[in-house]
Amino acid sequence: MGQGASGGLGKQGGLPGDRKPGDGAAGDKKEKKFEPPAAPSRVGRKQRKQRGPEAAARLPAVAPLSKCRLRLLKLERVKDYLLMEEEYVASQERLKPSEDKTEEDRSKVDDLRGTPMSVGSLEEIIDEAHGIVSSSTGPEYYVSILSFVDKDQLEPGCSILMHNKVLSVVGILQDEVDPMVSVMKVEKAPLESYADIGGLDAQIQEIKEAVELPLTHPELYEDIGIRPPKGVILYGEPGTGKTLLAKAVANSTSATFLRVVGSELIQKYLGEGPKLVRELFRVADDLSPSIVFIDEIDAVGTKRYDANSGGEREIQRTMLELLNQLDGFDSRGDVKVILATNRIESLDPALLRPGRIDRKIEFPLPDIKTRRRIFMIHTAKMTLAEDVNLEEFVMTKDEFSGADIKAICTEAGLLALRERRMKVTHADFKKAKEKVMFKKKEGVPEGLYM
Ligand SMILES: Nc1ncnc2c1ncn2[C@@H]1O[C@H](COP(=O)(O)OP(=O)(O)OP(=O)(O)O)[C@@H](O)[C@H]1O
Repeated sequence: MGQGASGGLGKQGGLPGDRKPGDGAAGDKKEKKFEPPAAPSRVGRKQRKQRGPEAAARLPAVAPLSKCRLRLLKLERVKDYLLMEEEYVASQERLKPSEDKTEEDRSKVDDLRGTPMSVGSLEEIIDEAHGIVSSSTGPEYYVSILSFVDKDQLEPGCSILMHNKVLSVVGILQDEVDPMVSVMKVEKAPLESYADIGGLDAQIQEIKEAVELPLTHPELYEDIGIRPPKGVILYGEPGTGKTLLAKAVANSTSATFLRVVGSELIQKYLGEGPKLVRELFRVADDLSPSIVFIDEIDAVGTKRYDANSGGEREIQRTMLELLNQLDGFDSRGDVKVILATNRIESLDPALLRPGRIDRKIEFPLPDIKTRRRIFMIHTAKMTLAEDVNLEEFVMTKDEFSGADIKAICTEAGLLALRERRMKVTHADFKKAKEKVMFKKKEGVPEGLYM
């Protein structure tokens, strides 16, 4: 409260009624301090006038009206001030719950982000908050785009994260997490060659005819008037050289080798399987001549009688897209497909229908001759002690795959290395064989034998 707010009368003793309303404050500037009015009196102005000046002098001091007005003014200011204070406190109170609300919203957003989502592709932006997305879990959807999604990064064709329950876009998949990057391995002409393969002569011959020759000499097929196959399917026990042969073909044709694993196509990015398949064939076309190698094709192409769960439907859609792509490309082109599986009996016959992948090449476990050859290949660069007798392992009754033989040789070499020996002994091979056979019985995947 400023001093100007308080004040007394300009003329002591002047009649209170002399003043016009409102001029109290202006006229009281000289007064430094506000004097509280004296004890209330029941004697009014009329009475005092009636009794005359003497009587008025005898009456107890009555606060002049202007003083009362001043006091009222002052109190009004105090009231204003208090109201202001109150408003301020109330506004702070209002702010507090709003912070809580933000927190609540944030946790709701986190909840949304945390629940299982599918990946889709933004087809069209309708407005700031709505768009059309195609999701591989179903048809196209009209969805809302939640407010926290960065609209600047949204553009038709970009990959988005979609919340399945509320059908809303809740995030954008950045380029650096492009699903294809982690699913597809691209090798421009792999290093493996036919010389690295022990045995498998018939298989090499077949794959040369079905894949290599159409890529290197397509005119031969035209001259004879036949269409080359679109690709082949290699089947047989794990570690029997299917991937090795596929790489050797790519090497001898200097084709780009695109490798994807069937299980990764459907597991890595939920709902992305069909898109990944499309992308795979698009990249294969861009980098042609190329060989598309799909390992563990049974993960995608297993025959199914019903697809009740979302996961099964997803597999079916991926499979349908694969069939679509296989039907879509020309067998005379320079993209060839090699599928591989350990469980050909479980494959959907639709995949192996004529015009798709109708050439089957079986990979048996190596016979004695092939084992010998594989042992020779994998020990060729090792320094062996004089006592090493590989025939003992070649002739053993245990069942070995090519991958097992490779693992035995590598393990024997590691044992010698551990003891700082320059030569690998027969005992190293024996120990290595036991270890590999033990792990195989335990069901350890071949890549983890060491
Ligand atoms: N016939 C073979 N000659 C030489 N090495 C072989 C042979 N078969 C397998 N190997 C060795 O085993 C390794 C694994 O084999 P590969 O990956 O080709 O088997 P796969 O049949 O594709 O197995 P999976 O079905 O588990 O994918 C090869 O890198 C190679 O070193």
